[in-house]
Amino acid sequence: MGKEDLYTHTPMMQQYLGIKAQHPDMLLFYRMGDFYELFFEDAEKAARLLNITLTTRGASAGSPIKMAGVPYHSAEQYLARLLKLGESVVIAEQVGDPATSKGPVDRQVARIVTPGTLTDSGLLDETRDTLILAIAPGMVNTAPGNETVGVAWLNLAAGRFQVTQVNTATLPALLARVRPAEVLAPDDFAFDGAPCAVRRLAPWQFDPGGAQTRLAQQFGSRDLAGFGVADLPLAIAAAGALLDYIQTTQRTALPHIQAIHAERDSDFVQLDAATRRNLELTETLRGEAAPTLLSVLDTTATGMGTRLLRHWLHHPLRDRTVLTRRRDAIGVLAEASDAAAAINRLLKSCADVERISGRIALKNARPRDLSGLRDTLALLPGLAAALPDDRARLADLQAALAARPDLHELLASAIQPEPASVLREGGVIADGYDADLDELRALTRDAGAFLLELETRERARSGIGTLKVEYNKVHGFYIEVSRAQSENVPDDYRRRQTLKNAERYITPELKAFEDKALSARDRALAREKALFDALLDTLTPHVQDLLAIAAALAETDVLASQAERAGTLRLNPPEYDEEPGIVVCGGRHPVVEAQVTHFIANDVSLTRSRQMLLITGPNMGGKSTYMRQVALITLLACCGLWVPASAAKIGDVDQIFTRIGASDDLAGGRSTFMVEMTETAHILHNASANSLVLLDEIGRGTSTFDGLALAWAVARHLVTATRAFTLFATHYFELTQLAQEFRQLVNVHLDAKEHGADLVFLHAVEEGPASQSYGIQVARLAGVPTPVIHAARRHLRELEDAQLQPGPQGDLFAAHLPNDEPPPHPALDQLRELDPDTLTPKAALDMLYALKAHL
Ligand SMILES: Nc1ncnc2c1ncn2[C@@H]1O[C@H](COP(=O)(O)OP(=O)(O)OP(=O)(O)O)[C@@H](O)[C@H]1O
Repeated sequence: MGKEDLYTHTPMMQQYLGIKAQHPDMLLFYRMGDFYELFFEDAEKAARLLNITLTTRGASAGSPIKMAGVPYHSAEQYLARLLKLGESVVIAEQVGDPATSKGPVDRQVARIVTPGTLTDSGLLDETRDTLILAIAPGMVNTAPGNETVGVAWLNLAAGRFQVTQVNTATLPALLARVRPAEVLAPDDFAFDGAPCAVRRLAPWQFDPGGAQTRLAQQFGSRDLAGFGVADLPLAIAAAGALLDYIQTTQRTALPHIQAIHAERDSDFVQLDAATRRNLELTETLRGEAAPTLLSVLDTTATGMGTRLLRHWLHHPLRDRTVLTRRRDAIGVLAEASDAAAAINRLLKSCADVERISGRIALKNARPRDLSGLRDTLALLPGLAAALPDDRARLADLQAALAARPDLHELLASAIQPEPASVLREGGVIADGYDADLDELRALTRDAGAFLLELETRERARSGIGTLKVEYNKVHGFYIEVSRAQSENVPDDYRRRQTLKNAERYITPELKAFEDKALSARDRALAREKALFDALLDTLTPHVQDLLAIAAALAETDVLASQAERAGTLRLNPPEYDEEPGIVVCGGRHPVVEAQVTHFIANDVSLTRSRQMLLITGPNMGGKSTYMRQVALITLLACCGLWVPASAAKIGDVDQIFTRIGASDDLAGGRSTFMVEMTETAHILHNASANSLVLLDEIGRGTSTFDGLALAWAVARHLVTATRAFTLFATHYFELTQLAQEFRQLVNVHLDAKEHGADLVFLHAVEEGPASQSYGIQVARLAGVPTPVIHAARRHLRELEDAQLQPGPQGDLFAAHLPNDEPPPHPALDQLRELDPDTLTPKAALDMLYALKAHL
């Protein structure tokens, strides 16, 4: 809107439009009395999203103004809904005094709430971290899809700031791992996989030069040399843009953000987005919170514990030292089950110290944050004493939970035992903390006694027995006398108000008292506010210590809860092996186990000499369950957690891949088969000999022979080239013959038994290929009509007879699949025969030329 247009608006609308112009892509909540009002397009959008009434009002610039409003006192619930929908909201409050202002009351932006920068307890989900992430693209002119991008993400509530650089191809995997609530990206950068609202910023905001300075300034350091990010210029650019955005929206210092950590992919067992989803770690495929691995394992007592456990499950590690310490700590606590139970009980009374600390740093802590912190600090000595000393991880936690008597005493003396929930009304600062406040409070408290005494005195003086001294909000204090008695009031009574049957008066003495009492109340409230702010200032330098306590509380919570789970769910400590491989005895699927009456445990052995298991068996036989349980046991071991197995030995695993189930990506314009092949391609390109790969029914999305041929080629490639540890479930019996060709490929199967008309699934994994598929029996169980079943049986017999003519089942496959592997390259033969130890440098060089000549 141009300037000329602006002047045609009313002064209030000019003010509104002035603020709105600075935040064009956020909703503006514009405070008017007891409401936040939204205007124009904002009003239409809010009416649609919140289902509130859209009205029009007067006119500005010649046309009616669309508006919608939400009551000020219930604004939080509307904010929560808007943020969930990915909207950001700018809140403009009245800062001037309506009584004295000429023109519209002065208004200013008081806060900006965005999905990724929330810190309010009322708006945050206590069970998951709220993160904001920024992406800085790399140089232009690099091949599309193969560009390096810088990524930074921040947990504002905890002050944790992380960065990394990744290839654009792995960006979706990173986004699936971090799960930000809001993403910042330059407006000219296209990317996939954002699970949330994306806010577009101008590309210059990602300038690396400015970022260096801004970050160093924030951390109070000369440069960023100490943070190990020197080789990550794009990550720094992303971090700079992110910090700038936070500073703009928070409008306050960020003293708890003091460092930045570079993350390296090699620290983690990598999971791509599809694998994370397929394994239903923290969300079911339908997007529900249960039943999932997290829902089965989470008996933590605090939100901090749940959040940490969720984080661990999404960040399996490769550092065996960390894993061993976690695993062993769970062991010590499982032995001391009474201690673990006592710790869980104590933790149940703990407040969310992490988020409270963040709010102290951001100066938006509420009174009950501080009383909660005080009560939690009081519990620390008991918690530390309850922790068994293992001279390892638990000892560290014990030390980290060291009492802070200084902070506890400060809070105990400053905050009322049960403070009011909001500071506005007072009743927060404890009596005896501040002499001025005590005096002001005494003045208001003593008012009752004084008024009674005044009433008695005035009754005696005037001789009017029914005279009353009273107070109301509008008129303040007054003496009320009935109309009939009003003739007899003393001369110094001044009339304040006339009612139908009574007169109300004020006296100089009562007026003086009123001034004192009312101003005492206002002054007491102002004093409380000042004291509370000062208290936050005093606590701010301790925020880092408090965050360390919060981290220790969270980990203690997770470890103690896992000790309990170990007993209840019959979990056992995994063993970490130097040799690559996955060997599990009596493994179970923790989520399926909770849903069936009797779960059959199964072993698995994947080693260098037994690298791929080809799993056959009837539908419903348990193939998917078996494969998933192997992945979950491996993942849990890589989180340092105990596993649902009687024993498990896990070697170093760099990545877990799954290609399970069929899902259309209609929105992305890809068919079921296309999704299947894209995921397969991704696995074949990225898996290594240390990866765990689960493939379920590869090739079933296309015609039988195409599917079979593809499955055959994928299996061979995985065995010979990738050499990943692979579980390969298939209904193509022809594939079972691969075991004759490759020693390291082994057939296993699940079985079913027919009992009369019934089909009983045995769910036990046995060596060797399956003998029957029972597809038609399963269809009958599923309720397919009998005539259809009979027809299918007949047709099956015909097909089998036809196949038997030229030879056994396997020959069908061989007949249609000529071995189309290219003949070995002559350079390979030459290389095979070569003994490098006997070569002179000259001969080696000649050989290199000779080899190259073959290309
Ligand atoms: N080890 C087990 N013990 C007990 N019940 C099991 C076990 N494994 C699987 N089940 C039960 O069998 C059901 C089917 O298992 P699953 O989905 O793994 O079969 P499937 O062989 O993959 O079937 P399909 O080939 O049709 O996909 C599970 O939902 C579960 O109820």
